[in-house]
Amino acid sequence: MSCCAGLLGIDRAVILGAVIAGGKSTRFGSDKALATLHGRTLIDQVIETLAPQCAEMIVVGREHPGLPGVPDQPAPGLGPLAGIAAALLEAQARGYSAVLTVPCDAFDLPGDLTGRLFPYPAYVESLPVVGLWPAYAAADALAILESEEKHSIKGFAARISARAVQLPRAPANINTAADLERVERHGI
Ligand SMILES: Nc1nc2c(ncn2[C@@H]2O[C@H](COP(=O)(O)OP(=O)(O)OP(=O)(O)O)[C@@H](O)[C@H]2O)c(=O)[nH]1
Repeated sequence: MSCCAGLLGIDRAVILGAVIAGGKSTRFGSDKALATLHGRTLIDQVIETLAPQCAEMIVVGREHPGLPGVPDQPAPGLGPLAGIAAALLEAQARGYSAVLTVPCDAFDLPGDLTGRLFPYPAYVESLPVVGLWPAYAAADALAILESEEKHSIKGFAARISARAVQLPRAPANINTAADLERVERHGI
């Protein structure tokens, strides 16, 4: 971490970027990460936004060309919190102190997410899978996944006293084909 991190923000060198990209896309009806918006796949546009904000990136819950793929922890099929848990464990293994998580189906993520989520832990209130989390919190995510019925990201955030952040323009995610069509036509 840089000498002035506490005053000025967080150095991207300590951040692992993680695209949370598993799930079933039931409502969308096909693999929404590979759906195209303005000529680019959703996952590629998320990766482009994330890349300048972190030292290195991983994709959790699927394979994606050019980036390391990491499986959910402790097991697949438990929802996006298991993707966050896997990312936090991977950050520990790679020596990063923080993880910036974003879902592969988001659009309109700001380019200054890291700054807005500092000090961390913090997450976007309207889309809690977007968060800046300390790598040491892997054990807290795993504890929820292993002992609680509801695998709530907000529950995880509360457990580690993360701040809920409201962005000036709330990012949204694509759940259905109608969402994609609306965004393609109207931008929201
Ligand atoms: N790694 C991982 N990511 C997930 C998992 N479930 C959902 N996601 C991701 O989390 C984000 C939000 O997912 P949802 O839209 O809530 O769930 P989904 O399974 O993709 O879609 P539905 O089946 O329609 O609910 C998306 O980026 C998904 O790719 C999971 O079990 N593991």
